[in-house]
Amino acid sequence: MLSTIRASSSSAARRAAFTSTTTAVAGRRLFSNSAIRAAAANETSSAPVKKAGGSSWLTMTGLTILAATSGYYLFSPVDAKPVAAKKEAPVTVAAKKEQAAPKPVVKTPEIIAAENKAALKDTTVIFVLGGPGAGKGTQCANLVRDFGFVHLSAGDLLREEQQRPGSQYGELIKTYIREGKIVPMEVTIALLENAMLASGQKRFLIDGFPRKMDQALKFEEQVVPSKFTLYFECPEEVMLRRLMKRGETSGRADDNIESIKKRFRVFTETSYPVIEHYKKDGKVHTVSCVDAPDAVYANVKNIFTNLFKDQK
Ligand SMILES: Nc1ncnc2c1ncn2[C@@H]1O[C@H](COP(=O)(O)OP(=O)(O)OP(=O)(O)O)[C@@H](O)[C@H]1O
Ligand SMILES: O=c1ccn([C@@H]2O[C@H](COP(=O)(O)O)[C@@H](O)[C@H]2O)c(=O)[nH]1
Repeated sequence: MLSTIRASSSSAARRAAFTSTTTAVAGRRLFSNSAIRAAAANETSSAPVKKAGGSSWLTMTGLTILAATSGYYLFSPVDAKPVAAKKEAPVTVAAKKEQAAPKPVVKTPEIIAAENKAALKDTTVIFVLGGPGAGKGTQCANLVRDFGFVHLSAGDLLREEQQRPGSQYGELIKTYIREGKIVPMEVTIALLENAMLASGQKRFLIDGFPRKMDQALKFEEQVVPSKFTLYFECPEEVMLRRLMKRGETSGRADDNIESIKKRFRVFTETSYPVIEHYKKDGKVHTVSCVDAPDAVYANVKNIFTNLFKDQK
């Protein structure tokens, strides 16, 4: 039941979840190159990127089938002579067997999306937000231990996808992370959705996501609405100290002063409005992250005990 997926951890659970996640991403092609390129080009825009495989895909497929099946009538010259009917070849046993065999069902992106949504219908999602280095991952590990949540760090999933041999988004993710920029949401949402499906579990802490308003809206529409947001409040100077210390051993490409400054700016300008949005809806539990980890967790535990006391 307990499960966590963190870059710093090398547990078997994490590896298993990572493998199934990346396999699923590679296999299902939930996002298209053109959508990612469009999203990357529009990175600063809040306009939602047109989803690959929408109605235009269906239209194109329909047109292709129509053209393939009725091509003779569509494209034959109007004055073509009628062709003599060919003599039917005898039907072999093998051909009969093939005809009787069930045909594979071709799933459109719409069908796959609907199936995924149905599979995740009754899940509990809690967004865990806060500035870089506030201590989100540290506290999530406690919640996994005590409340049986699955912890999915969007940053960790992106770093894993970046390192996955053959990933076509590796270079893009690497650049975005180093610059502290927000990776196009199609990539992140697909990674999160696949990890949720692969876990087979029903309660998730989604750590470090959504970082932008359009991501929040898209995730809640495409995957599942969030139950609430746990917001870890922490002053920049405290986060800076923690990140610089972590950078001594983390090996993270963004735990350095240049990247940290950019991450702080993106958090204030782009990610904090997401927290404000949910605050307006009364869906935020705020916890100060300044004190020692155990003291912070005492407050977090209180909130979760009250909310989930009947369903541990
Ligand atoms: N309450 C705390 N007091 C002191 N140090 C802390 C506290 N919480 C976390 N830390 C340390 O600060 C660093 C950042 O913590 P953590 O990785 O949990 O933050 P995060 O919010 O998940 O970071 P990021 O946004 O970069 O993923 C870690 O080295 C962690 O050990
Ligand atoms: O939803 C997300 C989450 C993360 N990123 C990118 O990853 C880094 C690191 O994230 P952490 O949460 O600190 O691990 C972040 O600065 C972004 O570049 C993202 O794009 N989208």
